[in-house]
Amino acid sequence: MEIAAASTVSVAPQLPRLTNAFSRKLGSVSSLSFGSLKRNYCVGKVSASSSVDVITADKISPASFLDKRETGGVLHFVKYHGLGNDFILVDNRDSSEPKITQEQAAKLCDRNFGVGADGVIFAMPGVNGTDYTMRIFNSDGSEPEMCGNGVRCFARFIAELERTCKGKTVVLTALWVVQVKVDMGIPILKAQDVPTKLPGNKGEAVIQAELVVDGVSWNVTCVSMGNPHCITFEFVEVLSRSHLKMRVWERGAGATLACGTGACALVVAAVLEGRANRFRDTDEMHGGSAWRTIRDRVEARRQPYLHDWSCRSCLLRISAALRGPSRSMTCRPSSLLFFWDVCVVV
Ligand SMILES: N[C@@H](CCC[C@H](N)C(=O)O)C(=O)O
Repeated sequence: MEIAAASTVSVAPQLPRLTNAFSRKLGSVSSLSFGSLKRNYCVGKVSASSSVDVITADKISPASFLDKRETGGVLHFVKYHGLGNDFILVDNRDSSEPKITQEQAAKLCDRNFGVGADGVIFAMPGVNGTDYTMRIFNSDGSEPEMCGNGVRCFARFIAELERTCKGKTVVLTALWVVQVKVDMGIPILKAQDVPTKLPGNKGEAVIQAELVVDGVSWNVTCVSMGNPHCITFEFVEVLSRSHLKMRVWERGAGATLACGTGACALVVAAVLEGRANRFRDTDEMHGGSAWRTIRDRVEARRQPYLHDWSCRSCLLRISAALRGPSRSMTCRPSSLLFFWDVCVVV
């Protein structure tokens, strides 16, 4: 079997239009920064014994798979991941309706009967002056408002589509690696805007509030990074005031290997609860790639509930994020930044 950086899958020829379809304004792609772009091209050929031959970029055009266009009920897609939070990316720039339905997305995301992913992301035409918009369906087909790792993969995908990436070609492993940094905007704390039905207990914010579920009492802080998060430190390991580890259970996707908005929300909660410092040192912004070994990733997938990882990068701008009055996605000096490597799985 040959595996390339993109694949095709048959879909029903005529797709029903979504009734709740609307474009999500992301801010123009120019508001997304591409930090130290590094391209590692290769394509794996997997034989029956699963050995992998690496073909360098000199022998295959990295963008060639993106030249394919849908014909006759075939959907072309690319698989990207950020820290193991994986997505099926679809070039949907020629239509304001997603090329597949939410039900089809759920089938594609099935790890045994489909391609397998935490969600499907569509690169859509821009609206209201933006260059592009992104829509995403979770692996259960529901549609969230925002996705941190998804936005990073989306930015990388757009860069590939537009062929704007310039970088050195290095063959490393069966992955393309690039660091993509996104501006996550200002956290939303006002209870009704998160939204949560829990009443504000620190002004309008819900911080260390009691939440009773099935008779069990939890201590929670509610933070929105565009999508809502409920943080309880029963699921978080505070290694130091600058280093947290978390487990995540995502609405619509279950246990995932990483969650960008979740990591940012965690840091906000940790600072608000007095468990982590506000950081000012931006030098560290370029530090730290969260590489997992293949074995680690396989192990994490086997025991998804046991995995945890650091969200150190998110910690660095938290002081500014909490001080800033603006909620604009593009207000970088007072916003939270989330970055790490994004990989294209081949
Ligand atoms: N993993 C994402 C979040 C995806 C959306 C989430 N499942 C939801 O329903 O809000 C991230 O990296 O932020």
